[in-house]
Amino acid sequence: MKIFSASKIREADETTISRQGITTGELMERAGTEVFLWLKKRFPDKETVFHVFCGKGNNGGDGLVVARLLHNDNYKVVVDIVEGTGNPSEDFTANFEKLEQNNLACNTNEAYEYKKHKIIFLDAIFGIGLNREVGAEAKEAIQRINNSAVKIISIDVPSGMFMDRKSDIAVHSDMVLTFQFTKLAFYLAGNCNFIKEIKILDIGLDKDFIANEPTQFFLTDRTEAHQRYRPVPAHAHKGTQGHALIIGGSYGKIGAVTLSSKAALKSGCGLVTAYIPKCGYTIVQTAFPEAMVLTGGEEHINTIAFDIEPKAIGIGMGLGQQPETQQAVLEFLKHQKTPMVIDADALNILSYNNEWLNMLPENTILTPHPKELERLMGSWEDDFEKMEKIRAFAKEHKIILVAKDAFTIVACNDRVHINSTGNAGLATGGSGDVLTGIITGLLAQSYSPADAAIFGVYLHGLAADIGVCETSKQAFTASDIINYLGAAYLKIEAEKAQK
Ligand SMILES: NC(=O)C1=CN([C@@H]2O[C@H](COP(=O)(O)OP(=O)(O)OC[C@H]3O[C@@H](n4cnc5c(N)ncnc54)[C@H](OP(=O)(O)O)[C@@H]3O)[C@@H](O)[C@H]2O)[C@@H](O)CC1
Ligand SMILES: Nc1ncnc2c1ncn2[C@@H]1O[C@H](COP(=O)(O)OP(=O)(O)O)[C@@H](O)[C@H]1O
Ligand SMILES: [K+]
Repeated sequence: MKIFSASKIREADETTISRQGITTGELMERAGTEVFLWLKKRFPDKETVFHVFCGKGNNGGDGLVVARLLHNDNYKVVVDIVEGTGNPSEDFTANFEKLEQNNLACNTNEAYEYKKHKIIFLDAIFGIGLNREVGAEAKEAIQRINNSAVKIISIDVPSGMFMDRKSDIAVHSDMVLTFQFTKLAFYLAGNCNFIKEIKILDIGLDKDFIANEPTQFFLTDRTEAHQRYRPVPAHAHKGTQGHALIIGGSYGKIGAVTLSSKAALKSGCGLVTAYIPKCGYTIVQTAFPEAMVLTGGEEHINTIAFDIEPKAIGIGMGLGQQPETQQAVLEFLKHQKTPMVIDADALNILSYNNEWLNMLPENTILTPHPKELERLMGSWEDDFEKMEKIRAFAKEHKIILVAKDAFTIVACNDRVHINSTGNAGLATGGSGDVLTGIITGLLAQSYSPADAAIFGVYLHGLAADIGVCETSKQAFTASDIINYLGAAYLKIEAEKAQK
């Protein structure tokens, strides 16, 4: 799904208004109606009290439409217009007048019975139009909302959240009902406390505009994943499904390479060879009989040489950073032409030898976690700068950068893809090793590097989303990601069949 900036969203509005021959007020009515219908379905109990907090811009206008529709549908509605939220917009004013005509008064300070489970706070103070720091009065309203113990639903965006810079204070939403497009700011690490869940409401913006307008930001949702997924051909055999080579491991860290190798095989490739130091030989052969094993070095890898011809290579998991290993890795990378995923210690070795980055074959995939990312490209001031640096780094070195996080970012070909799957169950040792294995396995199956990275990250998160429902987040382990890969593939198959 495309992600547009606030100014592009305004353009989408204008195009829709002109092509569909409607007014801005009619578009607002449509947006408010979608919110109303969603609320009515989710909260059918007419004893539910909706307390709506409105600013005076168009986000507040949406809030007023929703308030009126709920009121006319016999819900109990309380409306507060928050001062210090700018000059009233035309459509806000029009809807404010309609509210009066419908006998719904605002700012009545009316005490209502506090029944925790029946009160919903609707946050419509600011939307995508926030253009300066929040002033005292709006801040007070935001704090009041946040200090309540009730369910908070934001219209379009959590009020106070900037779309293009760091936000200090914003509503902590349980649910954001956002219009037509998701927003980039929703996925940034610094905003993680402001949103629990996102629901995108279709408000019928112009389809041609959405299809044709370029953007550099995408959400890897179901549709994007399905487009990249490649089923196993009926006449496949192990030779056509690709051979993955996983290089890593050192004394005490053979598990990392075992996990990676298993994940590569379970992602669907035909053959897997693990290249490890000798101390891991029995471990890998026993724990993972499907793998072939090659060795170099005793307790750590000191040379990388083999006479097989893998279709893809994953390197770095549990590798260690002994001087001999560092030398072996650099020598190895110098001569590589095979599609490759570079992770963990191989990334650290590269970050001490930055000039080597330019020697990597084009579209090599790098999979740093936040600390490794910082070692590679330096630190950042905030998430927006981080995003720009990631994009510039991938472009400069002609690589694919998989910046792992709660919402992992894949930067390639000057585009940024934000993943939508995964959960905190993945915050467990070894889950990154599994990801590298999956992406290497997909590369071996002839996925393009961009598709392998984007789809691999999605698949990894999906396996975790399915898995934690059965294991809990606490008890979920990296091995469970591998165990649930099959369920993730089956889910994708089933979804595709439904369409
Ligand atoms: N396609 C769609 O998505 C559709 C979107 N729609 C809705 O429109 C929303 C965008 O509306 P918007 O442009 O009026 O801006 P909004 O978010 O209400 O806030 C800006 C207002 O607050 C003010 N203001 C700003 N910063 C401030 C501050 N720090 N402190 C105080 N005031 C501040 C600013 O006033 P000013 O700068 O003029 O003083 C302005 O009046 C969008 O999120 C969605 O809900 C639907 O109705 C239709 C379809
Ligand atoms: N809270 C979270 N939500 C979603 N994904 C997460 C979360 N925490 C971690 N992950 C994912 O788990 C993986 C962790 O990778 P990494 O830190 O390299 O682990 P390890 O080094 O232990 O293998 C990444 O793919 C990351 O995106
Ligand atoms: K809002």
